[in-house]
Amino acid sequence: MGTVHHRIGVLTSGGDAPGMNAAIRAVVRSAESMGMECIGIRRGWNGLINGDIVRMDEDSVAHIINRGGTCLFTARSDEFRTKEGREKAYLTCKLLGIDGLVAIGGDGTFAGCLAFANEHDISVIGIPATIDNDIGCTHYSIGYDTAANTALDSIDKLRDTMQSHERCSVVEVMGHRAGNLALYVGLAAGATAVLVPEEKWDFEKDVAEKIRRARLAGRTHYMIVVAEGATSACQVAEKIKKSLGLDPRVTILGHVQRGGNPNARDRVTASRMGYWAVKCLADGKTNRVVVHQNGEITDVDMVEALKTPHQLPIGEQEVLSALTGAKI
Ligand SMILES: Nc1ncnc2c1ncn2[C@@H]1O[C@H](COP(=O)(O)OP(=O)(O)O)[C@@H](O)[C@H]1O
Ligand SMILES: O=P(O)(O)OC[C@H]1O[C@](O)(COP(=O)(O)O)[C@@H](O)[C@@H]1O
Ligand SMILES: [Mg+2]
Repeated sequence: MGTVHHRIGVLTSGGDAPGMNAAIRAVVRSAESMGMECIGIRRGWNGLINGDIVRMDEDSVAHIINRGGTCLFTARSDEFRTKEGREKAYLTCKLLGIDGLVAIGGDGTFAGCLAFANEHDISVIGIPATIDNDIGCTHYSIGYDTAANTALDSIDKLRDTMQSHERCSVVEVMGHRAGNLALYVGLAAGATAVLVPEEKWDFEKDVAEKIRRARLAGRTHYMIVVAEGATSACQVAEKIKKSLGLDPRVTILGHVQRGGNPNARDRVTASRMGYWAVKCLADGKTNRVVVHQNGEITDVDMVEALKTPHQLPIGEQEVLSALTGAKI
């Protein structure tokens, strides 16, 4: 049996994602129900370094389950990457009597957890939240479904006007290193072609020929979905213009994809993961990441979790390539 925790901290770090508030709420309320006090740490790891904290209780997390963003703010902290920064952060924990932490964020946030727990006497549990859904150890990260639906809603609107004008649209969705969102949204939108950062692509084969096939099959409007890390949407549009003589319009969806009220899936996943994270601490566990695997919430070793490579879902890829490359 590990440490019995009386006071734990909760923070959000890295890019925000819809559902982070629901996860904070679940952590705070689960902690109370398990006899622990929960302190909110604001502005990610910087908050731990600077003692930027807020006391939280059942009431302070009322009316946030439905809200996008994070009430604790989020940040990226270069100082926490240094041993000195983490020493300062530990002094805050000592001062406040915090001996367990729940960190809500992506793989970078978990790497921060590990570095901290390897150097100091503190238990750490990670909750995956990123609209990129690029954390290898979990099938699902909080925020993905809401972001995908936000992007899809915009693409549907674009399709209306592209259809009226018989145009080609090149739309850029988020994902600097991961194409999961682009692939998923592209499949749902019935895209003509999708470009992702994980795979080499060839303009002729992966864009031009797909537009030609769509035209030959009777289509007069085309939707090209590009993940931001794959290439620049403007460059793709330029090439389409030069090579096919079309006059494409470019739309960069950007940070709107990270905002908005979390949908039911994200609220429920966040609530389940928040509860599970506190249960891990109550059970004396440390260095664990809460994950969603085959429909179940469980936890895995953080070192192993960080070693698990991120992969594009093969099934979605296969279907997309069948549907966009179909013979006319
Ligand atoms: N190897 C590391 N050691 C210590 N802290 C880290 C490490 N990697 C990331 N972090 C901390 O975690 C923060 C969030 O990581 P980042 O990669 O920006 O976002 P995400 O958690 O969404 O992947 C970083 O700004 C940094 O403070
Ligand atoms: O907030 P910033 O710095 O503009 O970051 C943009 C990046 O954050 C994301 O939205 C999420 O990435 P992380 O989860 O790794 O933070 C990416 O899709 C995007 O490329
Ligand atoms: Mg990341």
